[in-house]
Amino acid sequence: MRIPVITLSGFLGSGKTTLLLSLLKESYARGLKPGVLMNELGEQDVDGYILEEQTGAAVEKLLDGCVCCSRREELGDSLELLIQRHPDVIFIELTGVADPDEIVRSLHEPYWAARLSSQALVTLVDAEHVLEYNSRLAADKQLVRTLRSQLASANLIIVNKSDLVARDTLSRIEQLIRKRNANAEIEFTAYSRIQAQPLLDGIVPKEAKPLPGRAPLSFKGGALRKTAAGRSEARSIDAPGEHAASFSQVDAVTLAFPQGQTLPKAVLEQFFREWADRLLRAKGHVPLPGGQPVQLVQHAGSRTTWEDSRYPGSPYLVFIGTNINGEQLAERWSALFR
Ligand SMILES: Nc1nc2c(ncn2[C@@H]2O[C@H](COP(=O)(O)OP(=O)(O)OP(=O)(O)O)[C@@H](O)[C@H]2O)c(=O)[nH]1
Repeated sequence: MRIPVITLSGFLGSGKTTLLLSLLKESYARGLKPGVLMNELGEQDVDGYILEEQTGAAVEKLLDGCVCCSRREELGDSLELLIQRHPDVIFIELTGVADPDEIVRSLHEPYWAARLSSQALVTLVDAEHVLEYNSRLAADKQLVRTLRSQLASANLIIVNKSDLVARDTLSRIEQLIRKRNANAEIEFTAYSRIQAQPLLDGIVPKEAKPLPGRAPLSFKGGALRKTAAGRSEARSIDAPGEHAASFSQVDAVTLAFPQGQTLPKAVLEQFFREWADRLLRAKGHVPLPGGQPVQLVQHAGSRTTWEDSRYPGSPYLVFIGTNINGEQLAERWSALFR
């Protein structure tokens, strides 16, 4: 039996990991054994750690690049490792700047199509920033194409962070989405809270008797592309050179803390404001002064949130932005500790 795959895409900070957490919890509640492939732009595995800590799920990680372009050749190895664990369902969380259409194309190559089936491609949209991002990111033509593809290829689009915007903004976002995708189901959510039912419908634990035929997805979205890209049955995933990069001006930089150093929250938040015109996303584990608990810091769009973390490793911050001057960033970072 082929393993259903649910792919989660959407720009940086839109709520993919938040959705994945609830889908994993729902999967366990249904007695399913999920497998997770997590792709991160930075070298540090912030989201994988959160998933493992909160759900105990075994996560296959592809770090420091995008599985749709620079890390494309490793996609096959990661899928193979996941399949060997015989999961009932596989979730793939893409980076915020990945083109999900490339992944779906790979899944339809004969070798993978015999083992895996695309259950759904879900794209999340950050309601607070999506309209602004459209103009802010316009200079990065590859990224603009990627963001359009995230909308066009989805069969479920979740407009998340609806709690942060007015109703008329949601209507404008809906119009924007409909220009790119006439058929996908659109849901408006806060904290990615959707009815998991339609997504997980028809997926049963391997030990359980299979249902008589897979129940159809109950959202209306257009079917995922069914065409197989290649003819060979051999395992193949195209080399990265055959695909344009899905972005050109976005960089992820890992900033380490000097040994034993801490940072007050206010200082880090001021640092984010200083870089506001280039910063898109930051996340990491931060030691505070005065022996307070280490904090998981999340900066998405223009908001920063903090929560206690039990992260035992060396603290760091992943800084993701456009047109970053690495030397200048490193210099400003060091200055925080002088
Ligand atoms: N106010 C508000 N915050 C949210 C909502 N959904 C997620 N967040 C917060 O936004 C931040 C980013 O959420 P994630 O789920 O990590 O987003 P992501 O798409 O996985 O982020 P990347 O993987 O880094 O691209 C976290 O601090 C979340 O708690 C929402 O609906 N409303």
